[in-house]
Amino acid sequence: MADELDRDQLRREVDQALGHGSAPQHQGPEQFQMAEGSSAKHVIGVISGKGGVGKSLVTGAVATSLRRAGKRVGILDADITGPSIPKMFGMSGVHAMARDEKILPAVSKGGIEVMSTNLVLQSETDPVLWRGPMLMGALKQFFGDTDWGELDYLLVDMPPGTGDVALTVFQSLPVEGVVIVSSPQDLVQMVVGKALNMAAMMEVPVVGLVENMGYLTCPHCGERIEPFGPSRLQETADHFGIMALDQLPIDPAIAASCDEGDFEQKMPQGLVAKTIDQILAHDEADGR
Ligand SMILES: Nc1ncnc2c1ncn2[C@@H]1O[C@H](COP(=O)(O)OP(=O)(O)OP(=O)(O)O)[C@@H](O)[C@H]1O
Repeated sequence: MADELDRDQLRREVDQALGHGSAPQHQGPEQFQMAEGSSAKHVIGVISGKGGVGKSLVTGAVATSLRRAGKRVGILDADITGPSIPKMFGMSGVHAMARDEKILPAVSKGGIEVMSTNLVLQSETDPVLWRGPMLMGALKQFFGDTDWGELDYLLVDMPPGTGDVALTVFQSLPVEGVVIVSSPQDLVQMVVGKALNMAAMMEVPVVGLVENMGYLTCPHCGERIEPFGPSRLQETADHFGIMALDQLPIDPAIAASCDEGDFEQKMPQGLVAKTIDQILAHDEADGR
C-alpha cells in the first residue's frame, strides 16, 4: 500500500515537472487562430486516400474557378513535404517575404494568395526532412502567422493519406468541408473509403467526390476513351452516400500548364463546375 502511494506521489511529481500539473487530462487539440486582420469565411480541405491522384490539381482548379467568380481566395499548401501548388501557379523561385512579424503570402497573377513550404525553402528541390513537430509548426505558421487578409475561401491542399499533418489540419483548422479526389483505381479499391472515414471520424462534412483521370478524349477523332472502363464515380458516391461531383479527363495540356506555371491562365472553363456549384450553394445557403 505504501508502495502504491509512493507511486502516486511520484506520478504527481513527474506530471508537475512536465508541466502537466493540475491541467485537465483531455484538453483537446489546439485550435490555430489566424493572425490579426486576417480571416477566411470558408476553409475547405481537399483530400485523397493516397498520393498522386491529382489532389493539388483539383485544389488549384477550385481556387482558380472561385477567383474567376470574383472571390478572394487563398491556398494553404499543407502538403508540406511534397508541395506542388507554387509551381502550378508560376511561383517557382519565389520566396515569401515577412512584414511586421507576419509572413506575406505569394500572390499569383490572377490574385490567388499562396503559402507553401516551397516558398520558404532555399531551393524548391531541397528535400523537406522535418519530423512531426516541425511539420505541425509549419502548418500553424502557414495558417496563423501569414498575412492572408480577408479571404472568402481558404483552400487547404492536404497531404495525401491519413497521417499526422492531415489529422492536425482537421483538428486545428476550422475546416467546414472536404472535397475528396480519387482516381478510377481508388474507386475500385475503395481507397476513397479511407479518406471518407477520416472525415467522418473528425466530424467534417464531405462536399463530394471528384474523379480525376478517368477518361481521355482522342485528339484525332474526339472519341471519349475510358482506359479503366466506365466511370464508377456515381456508383461509389451512392455507395458512401455522398455527392458525385466532377469527372476530370487525362489532359496533356493540363499537365503541361502545371509544369509551365500557367495553369491559372489556361485552365479550361468549367473543369470543376459541379464542385464550384456545390461550394457556392453552401455559401448562398449561409446567406454570405
Ligand atoms: N487530369 C490530369 N491530366 C493530366 N495530368 C494530370 C491530371 N491530374 C494530375 N495530373 C498530373 O499528375 C501529377 C500529380 O498531380 P497532383 O500533384 O495534382 O497530384 P496529388 O494527388 O496532389 O499528388 P501528391 O499526393 O503527391 O501531392 C502532376 O504532374 C499533374 O500535373
